[in-house]
This record gives sequence, structure tokens and C-alpha cells, in this order.
Amino acid sequence: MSEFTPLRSVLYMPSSNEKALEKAKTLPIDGVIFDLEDAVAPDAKPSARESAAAAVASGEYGRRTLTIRVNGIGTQWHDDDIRAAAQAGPNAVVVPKVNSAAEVGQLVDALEKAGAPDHTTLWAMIETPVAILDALAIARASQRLSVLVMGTNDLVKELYAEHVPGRAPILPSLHTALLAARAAGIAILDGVYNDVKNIDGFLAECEQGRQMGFDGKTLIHPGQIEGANAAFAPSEQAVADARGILEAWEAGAGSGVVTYNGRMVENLHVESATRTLRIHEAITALQ
Ligand SMILES: CC(C)(COP(=O)(O)OP(=O)(O)OC[C@H]1O[C@@H](n2cnc3c(N)ncnc32)[C@H](O)[C@@H]1OP(=O)(O)O)[C@@H](O)C(=O)NCCC(=O)NCCSC(=O)C[C@H](O)C(=O)O
Ligand SMILES: [Mg+2]
Repeated sequence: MSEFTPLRSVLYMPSSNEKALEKAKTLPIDGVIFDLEDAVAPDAKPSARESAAAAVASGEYGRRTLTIRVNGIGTQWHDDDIRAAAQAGPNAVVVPKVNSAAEVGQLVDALEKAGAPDHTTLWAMIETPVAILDALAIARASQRLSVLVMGTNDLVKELYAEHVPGRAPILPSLHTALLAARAAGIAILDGVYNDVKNIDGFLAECEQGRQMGFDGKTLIHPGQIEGANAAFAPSEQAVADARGILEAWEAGAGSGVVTYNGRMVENLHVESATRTLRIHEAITALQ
């Protein structure tokens, strides 16, 4: 995956829900997670596995990043899921409840043994206390691991915490996982917002996630896409400022510090501005 593959909006859908699989072909999402885990009842798992593989193979999802979330290590479905997902060759296989660097190694071996193509990376879900405490080791465990995905429902459950506006009970965990992803140089996606009818609450959480540094948000409903796409794209003002910073820097050629709109600009601000423009260009290229 290139450094700036946009992942602003990554929508989960139960792979047992044919209507949802069909609808996703038309939705303005950056990525899809065809779910085989929590959203699929045990009896429906074998057919959901086939549907997810067929969806990936269909070639009908355009430029969207396609992923399959398998059932976790140690479950009765895991090995068959891994085999089917590897052979389908999505952009990534998402694995829930990854708890250690050793598990990342085990997953990468299993994917390679099952014939996963080189373009199929691993996305590890961080959703348990032990994963938070081992986040750096997990994030650095393999070149094939490209994204951490927060599982905030499981995390809240495991902590005996509560879902509250502002997410104070899980902020330390979110920050720890962010630190790990950034230290490892990989992407990280924020968790889902369960109250699908509460758009204001959802937008506030998107804003918070973007300010913290997340690359995008995992979603559960089409009504959440527009807000996530807007929140995780550089705003018009951010793009204008980035261009202004680069112009001011070039105009001051050779000096180690200049100003833009009265604010100090040093090399590090130029790097951030360049990154903002590259993200903006990658998003613009999607349209
Ligand atoms: C949450 C839902 C069960 C709500 O479903 P529903 O009441 O049917 O919603 P609507 O009637 O408002 O739906 C309107 C239309 O949109 C389609 N739809 C709904 N959701 C999706 C979706 N996720 N993908 C694609 N399309 C979707 C409906 O079919 C309607 O279509 P139409 O009739 O043509 O207008 C439901 O949204 C849902 O199932 N969401 C996904 C749930 C899921 O995948 N959960 C597992 C992942 S979350 C998680 O586990 C994270 C992590 O592990 C953690 O621990 O936090
Ligand atoms: Mg979970």
C-alpha cells in the first residue's frame, strides 16, 4: 500500500448480508471490511466466507480498499477463514484481537502458507488490554502488517469501562496504540461509533480522532461515510495554509526560519505541509 492510500472511511459489513455487499459497490467509501466475525451468526459463517471471497474476486468495487475480517486465532473458523481470505487476495486480511508480536508472526506465516499474494497485507485489531500494553511490539512485528485498527467495543468491554462522549475512559489506550503505529510507521484507524442515528455525536468523535492523529475511522452504517470523509481529509483552510507555508519557505530560500501569516515556520512545518498536500492530492485523485 502506498504511503497515502486514503483510508478516511472504512465500512464494516456483515458478509452474510448480500444487500449490504451489493450496496457497498456504490458507496463513496475508501475501504470495506467484509466481516466474518462479530456481525455474522455461527450458522452463517461458511456461506459468509464464500460471499466475502466472491466479493473480492468480483472486481466490482472499483478503487476501494477491500479487506476481509476473519474470526480470531483459536476460534473454530479461523483456519478456514485465513485460507479463503488468502486465496481471495484482498488488499488486507483484518484479524481481530491480535495480542502479541508472536501472533503477528504466526498470522503472516499462515497467510503466506495459504498462498496470499504480496499485495495482501495484514491489519491487526487492537482491542484488548494486553494488546494495548504490547502495541509497539505488535506494530513492529512484520513488514506485512500495514494498519492497526482500534476495536473500541471490545476494549470498553474488557476494561469494564463505559462508552461516554469524549471517550475519556479509553483515551490512554487510544494514545498508546497511536504512538505504536507512528513509531512503526504504519497507519491506524479509529474504532466504530455505535449510535448510528446520532450524527452530531459521530461527527464529534471523527473530529476528535482526526485531531489525535488517526488516519481514518471504521464505520458501521452508510450514514457515517460523508462525515468521516470530510473529517479525515485536509480542510480547504489546511490546504491553503500548507501551500502558503511552502511558498513562504521557498521565498526565504536558505534561511532556517521564516514566517507565514505571522507564525514561525521551520523545516518541520514544511514537512507537515508537504504531507498535507500529498494527502489532499491522493484524495483529489479519487474523484
Ligand atoms: C447497525 C445496522 C444493523 C443497522 O441496520 P439497519 O437498521 O438495516 O440500517 P438502515 O435501515 O438505516 O440501513 C439503510 C440502508 O443502508 C444499508 N446498510 C446498513 N448498514 C450497512 C453496512 N454496514 N454496509 C452496507 N450497507 C449497509 C441497509 O441495507 C439499507 O439499504 P437500503 O435498504 O438499500 O436503503 C447495520 O448498519 C449493520 O449491520 N452494520 C454493520 C454491523 C457490523 O458489521 N458490525 C461488526 C463490526 S463493528 C465491530 O465489531 C468493531 C470492533 O470489533 C469492536 O470491538 O469495536
Ligand atoms: Mg471487536
